[in-house]
Amino acid sequence: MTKAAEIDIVSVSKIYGSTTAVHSISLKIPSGSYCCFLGPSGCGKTSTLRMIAGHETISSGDIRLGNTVVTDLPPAKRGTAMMFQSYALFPHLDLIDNVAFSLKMKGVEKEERRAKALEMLRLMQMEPYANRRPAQLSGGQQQRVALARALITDPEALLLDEPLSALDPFLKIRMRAELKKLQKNLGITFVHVTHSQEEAMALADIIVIMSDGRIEQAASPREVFERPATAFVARFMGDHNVLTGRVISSAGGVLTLQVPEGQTFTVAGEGREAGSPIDIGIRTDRVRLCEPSEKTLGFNGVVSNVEYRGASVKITVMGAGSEDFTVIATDADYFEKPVAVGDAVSLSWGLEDAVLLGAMAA
Ligand SMILES: Nc1ncnc2c1ncn2[C@@H]1O[C@H](COP(=O)(O)OP(=O)(O)OP(=O)(O)O)[C@@H](O)[C@H]1O
Repeated sequence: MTKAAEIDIVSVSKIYGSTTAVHSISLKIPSGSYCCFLGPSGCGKTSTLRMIAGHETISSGDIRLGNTVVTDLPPAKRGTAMMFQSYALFPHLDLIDNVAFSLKMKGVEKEERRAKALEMLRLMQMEPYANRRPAQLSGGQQQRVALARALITDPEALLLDEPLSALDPFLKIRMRAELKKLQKNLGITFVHVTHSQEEAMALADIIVIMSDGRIEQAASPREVFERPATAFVARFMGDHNVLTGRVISSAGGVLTLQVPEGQTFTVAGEGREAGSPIDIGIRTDRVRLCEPSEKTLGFNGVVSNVEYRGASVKITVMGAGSEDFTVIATDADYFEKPVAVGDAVSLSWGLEDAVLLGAMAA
């Protein structure tokens, strides 16, 4: 079970009546990778997954799996398998019959399908429970059975719709590690839909961030974190502050911009005309608090909130047109020079800690 397929999504749209849920998206998911679709509710993640699976028709565009165009193929003929959020196990069947179900539908002999089901249950460490029914299992165990049932067809790609959402927080983290290990061991392509930034960062080789039926960015977790492509990504991932301003000048690969309240900033970038609007993202963990008199790359503001988090402290600052500019300080840095609500502070960061957001981001 080592075959893996590249998934090529070419100008795919999904239209339900008058709602366009997916707007002509294109994406290549490399074979054998772990891909997470991430985005707020209603952004089109599930519709995209269901179109890959064949559970939803494609309004326009094509999907290729390996060398095969699967656009018009039924789910069972695509080489994909889907694991549903609710696991969709049959309550009246034992685990062997649950797992063997799709082989039964294909007309595989009883002995052969039961042997294969047992093998899949063994892979998921569920063989000792083979004769139980789903209701006699914990949530994590049910999930393993659902995985065994999806994997029994030897898919080239496994599609997972919010697979961890039914689990409690502790189990979620454990099953997350198991999913990743399973994907690496099997070597097949996994496509996983989630609401959780943390889950996507922990699991994915490639994160696809969607908003309003479009792909905002598709990149490795590190690239998404270090170079968010758009203001939406920077805000949604939560590790960056977004400041909006206007370009004053551009010289030598450095843009100078002005934000509301008259303060100026610089950011690496070029090709923007004076006067054009601009968004920049500044990493929350790279902003330092300093004396208001220091000459800094940053701005002056007033502390509006301080939250202690143990290893770090979250400080919220108002200024430069932002009501909630976030600074994440290590506990050591913070307690060396604590600040309180109402204090005037000066914020500073390095040129490399600010990224240009939007279509012009290099
Ligand atoms: N069967 C349908 N009929 C009409 N509209 C639909 C249908 N399914 C989804 N939509 C709409 O399409 C859009 C995208 O839905 P989709 O389920 O793909 O989003 P999602 O990102 O997976 O959301 P969630 O995280 O809440 O599951 C939404 O506006 C939704 O209301």
